[in-house]
Amino acid sequence: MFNVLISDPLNEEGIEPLLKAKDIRVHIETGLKPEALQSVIPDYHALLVRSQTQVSANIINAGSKLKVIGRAGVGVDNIDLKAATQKGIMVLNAPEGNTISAAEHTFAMMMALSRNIPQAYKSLVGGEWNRKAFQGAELNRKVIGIIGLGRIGAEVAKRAKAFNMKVVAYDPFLTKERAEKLGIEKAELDMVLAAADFITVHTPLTQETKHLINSEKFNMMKDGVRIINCARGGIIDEDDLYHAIKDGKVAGAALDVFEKEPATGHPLLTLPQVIATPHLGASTVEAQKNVAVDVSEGILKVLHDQPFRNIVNYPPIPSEMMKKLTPYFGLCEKMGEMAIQLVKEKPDEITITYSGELMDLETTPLTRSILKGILSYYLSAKVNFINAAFMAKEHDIAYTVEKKPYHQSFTSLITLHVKTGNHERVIAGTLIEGYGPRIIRIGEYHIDVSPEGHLLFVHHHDLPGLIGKVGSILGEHGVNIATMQVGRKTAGGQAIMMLSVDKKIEKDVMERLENIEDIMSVQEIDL
Ligand SMILES: NC(=O)C1=CN([C@@H]2O[C@H](COP(=O)(O)OP(=O)(O)OC[C@H]3O[C@@H](n4cnc5c(N)ncnc54)[C@H](O)[C@@H]3O)[C@@H](O)[C@H]2O)C=CC1
Ligand SMILES: O=C(O)CCC(=O)C(=O)O
Repeated sequence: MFNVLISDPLNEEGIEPLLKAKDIRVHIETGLKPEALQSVIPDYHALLVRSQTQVSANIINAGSKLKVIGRAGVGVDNIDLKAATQKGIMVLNAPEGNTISAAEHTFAMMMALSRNIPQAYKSLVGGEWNRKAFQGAELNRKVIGIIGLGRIGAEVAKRAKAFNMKVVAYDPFLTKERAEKLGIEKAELDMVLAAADFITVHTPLTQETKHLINSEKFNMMKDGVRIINCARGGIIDEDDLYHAIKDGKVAGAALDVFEKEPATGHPLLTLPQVIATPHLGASTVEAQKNVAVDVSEGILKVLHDQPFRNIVNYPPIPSEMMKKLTPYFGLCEKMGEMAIQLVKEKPDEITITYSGELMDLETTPLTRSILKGILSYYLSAKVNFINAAFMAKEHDIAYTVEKKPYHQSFTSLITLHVKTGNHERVIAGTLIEGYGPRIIRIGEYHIDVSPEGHLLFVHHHDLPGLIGKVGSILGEHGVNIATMQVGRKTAGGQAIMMLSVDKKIEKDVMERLENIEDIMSVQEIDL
């Protein structure tokens, strides 16, 4: 049974997937104070929020059972992502469900701003019939500058084109092809700012976008420009915006979001040129249902160990790519586990080389699986693919990834090189059709071993009778040998044996094996 806490108001129909699941107990309690949330969170496996609940590091660290935090919406700035990543807690969002609502709200705000609708309404209900004070401006043939052309920015662009506006956009990830396809112009930020009559921002709030629009940028704009922010408070410097309006540079601003919310009593709200809504971009029946369904389904999948998408604290991998990677996960984790048992001390440096068909794939998930295999051996703290990279860094384990175009004998090959203060080990593995994961090399020795169960790795001199001695000792202690692989560099030189045995080998048996003359080392590997 999994316990899920919903701590912000969510669309009831949208959370049905959770309510209907037989092994999920849902508790809805909104408006919890931070201390109260911190004291109840240890009981929960999943936390589902909208934007009100501040999921701080304290709350995350108190969530001893917490596996996933779901955000019904796009922005995750109310969740301490770093703390969640460090603890290996997945953060999921629902980025698509409210795109149209946010784009429509942006458009509604731009139109209301250009025609002074809120101001005129206020005046009329206040008993005035003032037609002179509220002359507006058309959108037709005006230039709209869009900063951030992701999901919402692109939908705003489409609507602006329908209004016969010229669309100029800045987004470092916007390609020329995509701009052409949308029928818009791609330009650098300063050029967009200089050209636009209306400027609307649609980026996330990041270190880079914080105060992206400030007094220096206002100075680059046309006189009488109008500003819209339905993305995140803080992208526009609010003090600088206040002064730019007061100075007459900016004709008006439409704001749905503020640096500090609720923004009641904000100085910008005292200006007649400013219209505002209390963060309503996603507040439609449709959007709220969509995001609640998406995030509820995501949480169910995480709890049921099924493939899921929209993980915020993990690089996005397209599902087609994921299908190609999935068969390698087991091999990678086992390679990590094997390597750490062979070196038996903290690695200082790890080098992973992907070759053959893996060369062109996004191998981050495989690297994380290898790191997980290595780190789990020594670290009692939970290591998973969310926090594996962080954990490696925290323990001063440097890792590098290399790609090589092909390997003459295998369609794909993963080579793992682990370096410690005293040892260096290289193991290589592949997937063989019909046989699954195989370890095909340890150091300079070529072998063919399935990475599973109890393995015994013996390094010895290549002399007659040695295999028999090992077999006899194991037999005397009732240890059955399932498979055996031998490898050598030159006849009579050094050699290895890799045995897979049916049970764990006792310490005294290991000692007897180690004492055989001409055996340099014996290592047990449990996979
Ligand atoms: N007011 C509301 O209720 C809502 C607000 N939002 C907010 O709207 C914003 C956009 O959301 P989506 O379009 O879904 O996100 P998205 O991730 O699809 O698009 C964001 C775009 O911003 C671009 N970007 C990032 N840094 C940039 C920079 N320095 N300069 C220019 N472009 C940059 C990215 O390349 C990306 O294309 C987010 O902040 C989100 O939280 C989203 C939904 C509702
Ligand atoms: O949950 C909400 O209403 C806010 C939506 C939002 O800002 C987002 O999805 O980023």
